[in-house]
Amino acid sequence: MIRLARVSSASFKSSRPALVDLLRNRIVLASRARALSTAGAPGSIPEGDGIDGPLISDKGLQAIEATSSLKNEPRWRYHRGVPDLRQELPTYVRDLGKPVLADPLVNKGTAFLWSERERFHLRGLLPARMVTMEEQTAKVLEEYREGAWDKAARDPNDEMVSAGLTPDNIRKWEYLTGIQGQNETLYYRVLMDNFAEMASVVYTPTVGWACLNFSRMFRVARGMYFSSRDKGHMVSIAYNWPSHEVDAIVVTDGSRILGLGDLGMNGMGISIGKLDLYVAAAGFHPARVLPCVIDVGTNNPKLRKDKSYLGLNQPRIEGDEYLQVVDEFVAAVKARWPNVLIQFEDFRTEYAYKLLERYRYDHLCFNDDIQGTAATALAGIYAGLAAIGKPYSDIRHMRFVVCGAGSAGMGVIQWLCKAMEKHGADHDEAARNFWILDADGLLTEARVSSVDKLTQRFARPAADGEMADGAGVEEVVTKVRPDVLLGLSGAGRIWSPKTIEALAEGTERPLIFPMSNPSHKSECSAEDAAKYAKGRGIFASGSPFEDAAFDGKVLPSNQSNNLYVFPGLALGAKLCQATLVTDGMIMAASEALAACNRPEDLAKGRIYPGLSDVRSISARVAAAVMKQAHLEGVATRKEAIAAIEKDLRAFGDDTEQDGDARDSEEGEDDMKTFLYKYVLNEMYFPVYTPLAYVPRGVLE
Ligand SMILES: NC(=O)C1=CN([C@@H]2O[C@H](COP(=O)(O)OP(=O)(O)OC[C@H]3O[C@@H](n4cnc5c(N)ncnc54)[C@H](O)[C@@H]3O)[C@@H](O)[C@H]2O)C=CC1
Ligand SMILES: CC(=O)C(=O)O
Ligand SMILES: [Mg+2]
Repeated sequence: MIRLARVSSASFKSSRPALVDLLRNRIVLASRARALSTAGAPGSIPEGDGIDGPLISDKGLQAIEATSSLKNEPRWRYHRGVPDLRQELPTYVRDLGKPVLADPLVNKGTAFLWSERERFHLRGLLPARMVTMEEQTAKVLEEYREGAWDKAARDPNDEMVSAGLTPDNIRKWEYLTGIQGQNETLYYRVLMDNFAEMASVVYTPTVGWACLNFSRMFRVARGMYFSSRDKGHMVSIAYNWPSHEVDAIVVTDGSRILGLGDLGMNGMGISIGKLDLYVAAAGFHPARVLPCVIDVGTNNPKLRKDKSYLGLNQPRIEGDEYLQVVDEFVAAVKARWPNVLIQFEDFRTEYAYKLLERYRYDHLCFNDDIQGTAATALAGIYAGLAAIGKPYSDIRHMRFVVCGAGSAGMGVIQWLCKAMEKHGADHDEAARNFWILDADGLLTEARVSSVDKLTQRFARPAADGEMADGAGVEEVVTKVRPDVLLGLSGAGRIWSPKTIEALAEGTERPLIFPMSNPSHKSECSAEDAAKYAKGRGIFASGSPFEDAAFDGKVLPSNQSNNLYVFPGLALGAKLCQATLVTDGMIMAASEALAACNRPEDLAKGRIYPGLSDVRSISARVAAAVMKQAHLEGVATRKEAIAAIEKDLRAFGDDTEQDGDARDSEEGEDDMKTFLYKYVLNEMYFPVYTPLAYVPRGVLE
């Protein structure tokens, strides 16, 4: 261990000017940091990393003083055994920020001290926790000797592995991530061209495993890590990001990652995964998207005990203090990138709505779990209606049993109500089409005061159809005979064979939507849905399942996941530089998505379009979103407005009408609309471009 000492003024005077500068810088920084930590930013600099004094030992100082000329010093020296005087000599670093992390000869990864992070503009570019080289070494050896990840990927006690996630998926995730770290053009090209095959690796379910193991697998830092320790500094930290141009941010606080609960800082994996889809599925430029996490601690006891966890080891901060941190984050990124679009991802329900209401009327943002999921589910219901030969307007007569009253469940329910109202149902009539179950079973007026205002409207009368408050899903389905059974509970296989049988007894073509993620949190499997609904159900799950079969007939497994909406919604909003994301734009996204289906696919029970041409889906969604943004007066980018108006003159604004799935020929025509082509043309396409050397200071 190096013994740290304050530099005496005598030794200062005796050193040469360059050296004095070097040391003075450190001292200035150290005293500034001390001043900050006593001036309203408590805890922003953790103790014990040497910041209290210049990071130089007596021996080191003597060694530097003995150096005849810094100018003539070779940049790289041989550091021999311990304790060698020369070990104390600094390695010269000629960059600041990300290039320091990208230089394997100077990078220390998570072992950078806070003082170094400050000096080299690295704050925000690494997870909050500092580790020692000994800890890093132990991790390397564990992997080297035992193949730790591979072991984890085969661990029968791992919740995802035991539920069927294969080591092969994890191997593929790791391999692709390696390519991403080296060559993003190649990575996105491969992903884009093979999206249908790879979505389950870079996204759900494998991304869930990647989040669970994010700290353990951490190698190359991507994106920005803000933490509650950065209070008072976030705007400066935002300037540590190397690009002046960021179009979109996906941010999570890690509090509810998929259906896996509080994963703290490890939630960064979901921000990265979602933005991979921005690039591959919607043509955002990879250099212009920024994954972020706001680390406010974690209440997950397993993570708090995990030595490899790289987030803050503290309970989550809550209430006003929490909201101030998120406010500061939003203000910081908006200060640096005023036009940026922010996608809120996987915030737990308690804050998801609060934050959305806080920002949605002033900032270009949306909550994917509330709004993206809602738009996706409605599109599936519309397509389901079309598949059984009914018009969209029949939605107002459909009966829904929904398991899950969190941000996702309530977002979907409200949205379906909105669609019912659009088709003529009044407000109360629409609410009566829903039977909501949460962890305590059927919600009735008996416990209306214990749920939030949004949910209260849907509480059933106290003695509803002889069902008591808290009735289970099997009983509710048996008594209600719904048309649709929807799951957004994150609770796993809660729909028993009897529940599905009861559903199928009540309706000829039930819609079965177990939308929870990842796969093992799905309320039922495709196989069980096929078997117990006797092949009559239309199935759509949040994470992908293989197609099922019944009586020799293939039953498609659709994927009802917000991946169908958020890339196109964000792209549309961004291309026309909308000032806000309005409900109208989200409704336009729903309808455009529903209209992507072709009648021949609907006839087979395929109610979401195939993902092999995902860019075409995103372009259609984006075009509809842009039109709506313009009609509502929130689009501001002149070039995009000109394209929208040209399109409106040629095709009008009735893009997707009641029950009209796209038929093949009409679909082809529609695809040739000016706006659709405009959107496609604006997308980033991963190809190798010619490269030109531009010296520093030129073109900046
Ligand atoms: N397919 C998709 O595109 C999306 C799926 N989701 C999934 O939805 C799930 C829920 O997300 P949030 O609403 O944010 O979570 P949440 O934790 O806020 O809500 C879960 C809800 O389910 C209820 N619940 C728990 N156990 C239940 C049971 N046995 N029966 C009925 N209800 C039960 C809870 O009381 C709560 O109301 C997650 O698994 C998530 O992955 C979320 C967003 C998009
Ligand atoms: C898909 C998604 O956003 C979720 O499960 O949270
Ligand atoms: Mg989500």
